Amino acid sequence: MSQAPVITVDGPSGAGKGTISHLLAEELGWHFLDSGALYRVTGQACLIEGVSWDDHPAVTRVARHLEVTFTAADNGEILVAYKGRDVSREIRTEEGGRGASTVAAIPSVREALLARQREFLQPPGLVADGRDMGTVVFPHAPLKIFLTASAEERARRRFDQLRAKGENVSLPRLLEDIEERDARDSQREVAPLLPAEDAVVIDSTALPIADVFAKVMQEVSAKGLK
Ligand SMILES: Nc1ncnc2c1ncn2[C@@H]1O[C@H](COP(=O)(O)OP(=O)(O)OP(=O)(O)O)[C@@H](O)[C@H]1O
Ligand SMILES: Nc1ccn([C@@H]2O[C@H](COP(=O)(O)O)[C@@H](O)[C@H]2O)c(=O)n1
Repeated sequence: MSQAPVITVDGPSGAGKGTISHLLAEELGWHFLDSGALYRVTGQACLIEGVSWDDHPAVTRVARHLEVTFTAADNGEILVAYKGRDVSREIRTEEGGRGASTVAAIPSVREALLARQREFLQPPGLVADGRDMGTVVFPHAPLKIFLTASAEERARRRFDQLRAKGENVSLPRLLEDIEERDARDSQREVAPLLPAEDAVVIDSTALPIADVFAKVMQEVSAKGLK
């Protein structure tokens, strides 16, 4: 594995991992891994290929041969394509999240995506966003952040985010989805959602993004990573 440093940012859905990881990667000039996108594309690829999320051997084959590309658009958004087809919008829906957490509970799918995630670790460094970045994928990371917030606050954030995109969503339904996904992610047998023993836990329920980022940067400085 590369000697480049990695900072892991794990936590439940809507805790602000993507937001903080992007800011951090930009501040440090490091690469960024959105590991959730790999699980989301796997779920979406199954829909495209007509593979049921319950057919574990077939889902594993899809994950092993996943033809996925990430391209930065002019507006800074990351475009995600499966076999050259833009799936950026579909993978970000609540159904995309459900598919991702369903296929992510299959141990052989996680195994199939492990090496691919580690390939993102290149100089000068990597910020890795996910659920098991600090526990499984990069257990030797010098800094591990576990970002959390109450389920109600996370559902509210998701509600505002989806409404801003023009989607017609219901807050109680989003809360139900988030609680279901938390339960599935935390109770699965392999790589359950848990803070690593040496993770710094930050509860962002009552903290604005700027304050969360400032706390993370304090940890980065304390570890001599900047
Ligand atoms: N501390 C915060 N206070 C208020 N809103 C926040 C905070 N952090 C993130 N948000 C907002 O919450 C929404 C979800 O954030 P984000 O996508 O970063 O979460 P996530 O943990 O990466 O979720 P997922 O794992 O589902 O991708 C975004 O609209 C983001 O702007
Ligand atoms: N390291 C990871 C990352 C994600 N997952 C699963 O994918 C779902 C979607 O992830 P997002 O970060 O894009 O919301 C998530 O609910 C997990 O089930 C994972 O298992 N491991």
